Amino acid sequence: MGIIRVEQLCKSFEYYEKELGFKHSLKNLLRRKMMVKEAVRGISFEIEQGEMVGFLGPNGSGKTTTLKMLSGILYPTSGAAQVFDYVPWERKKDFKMQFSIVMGQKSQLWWDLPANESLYLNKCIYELEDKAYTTALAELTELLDVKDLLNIQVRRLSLGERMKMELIASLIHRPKVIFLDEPTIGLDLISQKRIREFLKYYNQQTKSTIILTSHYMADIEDLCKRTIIINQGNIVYDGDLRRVNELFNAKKIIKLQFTDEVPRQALAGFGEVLEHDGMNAVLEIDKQDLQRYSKLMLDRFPILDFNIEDIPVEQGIESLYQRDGVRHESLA
Ligand SMILES: Nc1ncnc2c1ncn2[C@@H]1O[C@H](COP(=O)(O)OP(=O)(O)OP(=O)(O)O)[C@@H](O)[C@H]1O
Repeated sequence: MGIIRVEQLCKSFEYYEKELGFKHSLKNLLRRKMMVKEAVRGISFEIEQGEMVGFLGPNGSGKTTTLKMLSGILYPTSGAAQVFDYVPWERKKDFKMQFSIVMGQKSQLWWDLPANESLYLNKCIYELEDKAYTTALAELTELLDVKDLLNIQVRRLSLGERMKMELIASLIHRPKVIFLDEPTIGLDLISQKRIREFLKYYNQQTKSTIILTSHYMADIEDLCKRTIIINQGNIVYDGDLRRVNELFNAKKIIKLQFTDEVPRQALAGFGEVLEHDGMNAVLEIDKQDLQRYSKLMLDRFPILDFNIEDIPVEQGIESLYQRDGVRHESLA
């Protein structure tokens, strides 16, 4: 039986529409229009102990909302979930001692204090014995190579160093289930790689169960065999990441910069022109045509710069489910 079990979980947010302007403000005082956003629409999945699962989806697809429900931060509108044998939103103390959530966009550290102080606070919150705390701290700071930074004010650390401290703060009580919501956001490529190496090692050593959301495909590719893709609050794929890769990699993005103006029509035959302003263009082309078309374009156009990139995750998912008309069932 899975360590995380989710059954038909839904979350809708109710909010009031706010229109701009004085007249509308007065109108809103008398009669407000209630809006409902269905952020998560009946998702179900199970995750086994020790699995590291990638949770992918475009902006606003419901990833953070799901992780917040699994952490007990949000109550669901309907449906069920269990982490270990606990219902997360009952917020039992034993549950809180065994899981952790890391949000790349939010800090749990005190900015004006050295990380050491925030970590000590967590020791007290989690009621850790001195020995357990010093052992975990020594191990984590060694692995993340931040021993010498513990006494520096958090606000003076680089983004990458701060994220390492955030991870230490979240793992100091050795949680068995970890939710990582964009832990590498905004980091440079080297820092992203270091965090990934750490997570891989940590997952293997501790057999912890991890759900990871990221907008960087490299994070998911490197760490997760299994990926769950969510789009508009529905799970549209749950399975082997390689299958998704095949679909994503069928197309590539070419970014072109010209020395002289090139009309849009001249580019149209090579693929879909996503952006164009005469001196710059972005094209999406089939991978099978990449070599032939790249050569043709280099011969034909006054090219100053030429870059080939993978399709960004968000765009790949959207094109899979909208433009290309791939049906959810055929993927899943
Ligand atoms: N408190 C709230 N009130 C109203 N709508 C909300 C609230 N929180 C989230 N939403 C909406 O629910 C949807 C899902 O949001 P969520 O943060 O889960 O998306 P996400 O997949 O994590 O996106 P991102 O990748 O941009 O972080 C979005 O449309 C968002 O605007």
